[in-house]
Amino acid sequence: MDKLLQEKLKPLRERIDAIDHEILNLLNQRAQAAIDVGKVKHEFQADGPVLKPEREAQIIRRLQDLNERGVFPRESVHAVWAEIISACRGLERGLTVAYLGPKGSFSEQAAFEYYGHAIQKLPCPSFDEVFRAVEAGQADVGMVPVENSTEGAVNRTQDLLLSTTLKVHGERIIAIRHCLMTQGASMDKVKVIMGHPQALAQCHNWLQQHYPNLERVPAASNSEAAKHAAQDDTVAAIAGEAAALVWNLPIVAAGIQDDPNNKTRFLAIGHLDALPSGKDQTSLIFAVPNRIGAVYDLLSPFVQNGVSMTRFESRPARTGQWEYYFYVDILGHRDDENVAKALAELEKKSAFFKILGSYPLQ
Ligand SMILES: O=C(O)C(=O)C[C@]1(C(=O)O)C=C[C@@H](O)C=C1
Repeated sequence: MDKLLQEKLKPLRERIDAIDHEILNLLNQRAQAAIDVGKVKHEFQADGPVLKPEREAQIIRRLQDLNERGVFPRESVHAVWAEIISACRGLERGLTVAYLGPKGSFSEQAAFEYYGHAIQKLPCPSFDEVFRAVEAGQADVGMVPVENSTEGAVNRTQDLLLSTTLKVHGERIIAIRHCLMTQGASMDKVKVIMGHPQALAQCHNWLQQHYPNLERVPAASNSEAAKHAAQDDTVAAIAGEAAALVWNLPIVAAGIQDDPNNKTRFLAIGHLDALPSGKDQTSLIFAVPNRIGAVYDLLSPFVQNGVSMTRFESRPARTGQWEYYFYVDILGHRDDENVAKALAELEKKSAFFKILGSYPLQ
């Protein structure tokens, strides 16, 4: 039986080996082409950014379209080429990415999915530190969560986006699956459940149902909570599977978020602007004068110029006068004619106006 199986597998595996050999040869040719691109870029703009978000998005989209009827999964086209491009980009110049750590965090996962693994990692203790590291040039780019499908806006990121000089050049939306983890996979000694406040909120109903009497303690990040749990058997943590692996913690319960489709959207931030890729969106913040009908007036340029809004959120301006900042996403690139016209009109009417960036849609 085993012999027959081996006999049948042998030619198939030989075929896979030959294909892998061909893929490897092609990857080396691609890497050499990227090195040549890097040299040309350096000739024209010695300090210019190597990262070209619009080009990366176009490459992956084109391949996904070409693969419409292929058996290779669509999402894997993204995963594989994100890594190929990451490795090629790394040969041109290294890219340091700041994000909320420690290792194993969802921010790290988003950074890997967007920039690939061929990066220098800079895990930071807070969102403020991520912005600061990129602003100061300690990191080239950063990855920060901006909204969650269950909990809404990530307030600290929203506040930091308001005042930063950095721009948004990309997004990554990832499924968030929270797990409860503790030493020995036993809740017997556990006195507190730790997690990032957003994670505790996203698992609120489950925690109420299963552990209503255990104290919930906020941590700077889920991964930080997992680190505590790894050092103290009276602590259980809420974090992702990646954190369980990193801190070697057994999972007591998986997928405990109240919404099974829980997702978080991350923004890629840095000093660069993404050029139009063909399928883009623009994020902006504005404030209106405090009078009746002001918001309605402000939005009319979008309607008149046929610009679709995909997100509209308000945050108090903290002036104590019921004034708000509006965080808006629209479809299109700021260089598109209709978008440019709408934005120019909106800017004229706003008390505050800031374009965070135009960037490829995921
Ligand atoms: O086309 C470029 O500008 C490249 O540098 C090549 C490449 C790639 O590997 O395809 C690498 C990095 C850029 O972000 C975009 C694409």
